[in-house]
Amino acid sequence: MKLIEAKIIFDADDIKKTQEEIESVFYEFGAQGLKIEEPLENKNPLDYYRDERQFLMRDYSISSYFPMNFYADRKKEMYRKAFEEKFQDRDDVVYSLDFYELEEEDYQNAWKKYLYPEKVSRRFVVKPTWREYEAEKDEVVIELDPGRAFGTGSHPTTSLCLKLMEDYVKGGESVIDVGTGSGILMVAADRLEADEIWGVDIDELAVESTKENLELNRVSTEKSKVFKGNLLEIVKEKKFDVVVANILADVILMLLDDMARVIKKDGLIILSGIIEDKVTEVEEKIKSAGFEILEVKKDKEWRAIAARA
Ligand SMILES: C[S@@+](CC[C@H](N)C(=O)[O-])C[C@H]1O[C@@H](n2cnc3c(N)ncnc32)[C@H](O)[C@@H]1O
Repeated sequence: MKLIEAKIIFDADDIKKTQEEIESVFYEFGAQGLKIEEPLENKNPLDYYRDERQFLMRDYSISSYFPMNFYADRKKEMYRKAFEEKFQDRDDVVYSLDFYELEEEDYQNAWKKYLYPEKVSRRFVVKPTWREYEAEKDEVVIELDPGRAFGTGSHPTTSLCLKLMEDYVKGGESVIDVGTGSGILMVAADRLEADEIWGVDIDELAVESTKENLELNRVSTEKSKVFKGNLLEIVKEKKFDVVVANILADVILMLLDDMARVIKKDGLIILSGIIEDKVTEVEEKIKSAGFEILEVKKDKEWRAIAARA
């Protein structure tokens, strides 16, 4: 199969900030394994001989990859629109977005080599399907075939969610995962003995990937359901004991009132994907939506919050 590389080449007044903004857009659409290239700051002529390509590079670039399939054109359009909305009225950023076709083999072999089972929380170990792993007592293994939708467990936003779920999900709950990506948090909910597990995602690829990963991890189809769409479209009357959502802060801010609508009395929300600059705004919104904050967990620049209805 072929893959498409979506490559943004950019220049900006504040490179670091723009880099983060571009990463956020890719990340919001479920991208993982971004390739970031930066020109050398101080060009030592010796570097020319070490790496000619890097030495000659003048621009910053960030690439993300997705499969070339039925949805590829839609995905390209989504990226074009998202970057246009982000940067069209800005004088401090210039960018170009291009798409390149690659053979998946080249890409697969390049990144598969570096993926190993990884212990991402106190109990959860995420294991790529092609590796062997013998679980220690008390460890819970989640098997994934990464590369299609976001959620391998190694991203801080996912591992923060898994850590909070491990601490707060006791078993027997109904859980909804908003922005399920690879379905990793749904599998985790199953391993924590939740009784009923729903997942929603606006991306068709994520829904497909979740279904595959639920099957791979033998999560019963009687207790799990996955839907394409957002919370408002999918959940009309039903209420849940737990809502988990690892999505960007701006999306969380939009969804919080809806979360309050679908949560049972004394239910729990676990929110991740919140960049540190946005945490105060999200905390305020959590409180005004009627929740009490129980805990804020940190990993690098990311924050995750557990709150009670
Ligand atoms: C960062 S990924 C999280 C994946 C996985 N839950 C994890 O924790 O690793 C965010 C996911 O949210 C989805 N998403 C973004 N906005 C959404 C919305 N309004 N409603 C539902 N899903 C959304 C994206 O398609 C993407 O798959």
